[in-house]
Amino acid sequence: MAALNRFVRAAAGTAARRAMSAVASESGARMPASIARAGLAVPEVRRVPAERNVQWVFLGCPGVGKGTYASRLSQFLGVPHIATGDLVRKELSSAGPLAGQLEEIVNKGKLLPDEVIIDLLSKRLESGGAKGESGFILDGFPRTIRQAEILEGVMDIDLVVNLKLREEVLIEKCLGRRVCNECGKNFNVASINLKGENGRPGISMAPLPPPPQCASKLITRADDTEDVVKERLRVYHELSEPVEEFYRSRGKLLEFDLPGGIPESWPKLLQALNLVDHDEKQSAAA
Ligand SMILES: Nc1ncnc2c1ncn2[C@@H]1O[C@H](COP(=O)(O)OP(=O)(O)O)[C@@H](O)[C@H]1O
Repeated sequence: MAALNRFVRAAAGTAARRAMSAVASESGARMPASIARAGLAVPEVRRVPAERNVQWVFLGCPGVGKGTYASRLSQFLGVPHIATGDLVRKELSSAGPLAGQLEEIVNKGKLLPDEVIIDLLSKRLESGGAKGESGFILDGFPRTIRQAEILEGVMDIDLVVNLKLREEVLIEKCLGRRVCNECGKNFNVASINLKGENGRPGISMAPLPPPPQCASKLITRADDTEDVVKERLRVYHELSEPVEEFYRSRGKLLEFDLPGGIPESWPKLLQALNLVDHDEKQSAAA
C-alpha cells in the first residue's frame, strides 16, 4: 500500500505532496491549443494555469454519461480520462486477493472503502506520470467528502463539471447500457423519449449502437440491474451529492443539464466550457 500511503501522507502536506503534484503536472506540461485559443477568460472556475494541462473532475449520478463526455473531452484536450469505475473493474478482473470481496460490494451498488479507491487512483496517476502524462479528467472520483478533501489537499482542481439528467432517464440509460468486453467502450440500446411536464422540458436520446466489430461482444454490467441501479442512485444522493456542495462553495462547480443525446449535448457542453469559438461551433456539432 505504498502508493496509498503516499497519497494519504500527501494530504497531510508531507514531501509526498510535492511528489503527487509533480505526477500531475510534470513533463510535457502545456496548455492545450484548444484552451489557449478559447482563452478561458470566462468564469473564474475555468482558469487553468498556463504552465500545465487541465485538472478537471466530472460529477454526476450513475448513467448520466460522465464516461462518455469525460472521454470525449479528454481526447479534445489531449489529457488522460481516468475513471475510477474502470480501475475498479480492471482490479476485479485481475483475480487479485481482494477481488472477490470488492466484487461483492460493487455488485450490491455500494461504494468501496476510500482507501481502496485512493490506492487504485494513486497507482494510476503514478504510472501515467512515469509515462509523461500531464493533467487529467477524473470521472467517478471524488465520491465522498473525505475523498474530496484528500484530493483538494494534494492537487489543484481547476473545474468540476456536474452533469445532470432526470432520474427516470438515468435508470433507463443504466438498464440500456452495454459494454464491449474487448475494447471496453460503452454503448446503449435504450431509446429515450420523455415528454415535458410540469414546466420540465421533454428529452429524447437515440440509442448508441456499437460498430460491427463490437456487436457480438456486448455484455451488461453486473451492477446495471434495476435494483442495483436504484441502490447506486440512493448511495449517490446520500454520499456523493454533498461533494457537489463541497465544490460549489469553492466556486469550482459548473452545473450542466444535458439537453438530450450526444449530438445536442456535446456542442453545448463545449460552449459551456468556452472551448469553442464561433467558427468551431459548427464543426463541433458534427
Ligand atoms: N470514488 C469511488 N469511491 C468508492 N467506490 C467507487 C468509486 N469509484 C468507483 N467505485 C466503485 O465502482 C463502482 C462502479 O463505478 P462507476 O463505473 O463509476 O459507476 P457509476 O456508473 O455508478 O457512476 C461503484 O458503484 C463503486 O462500487
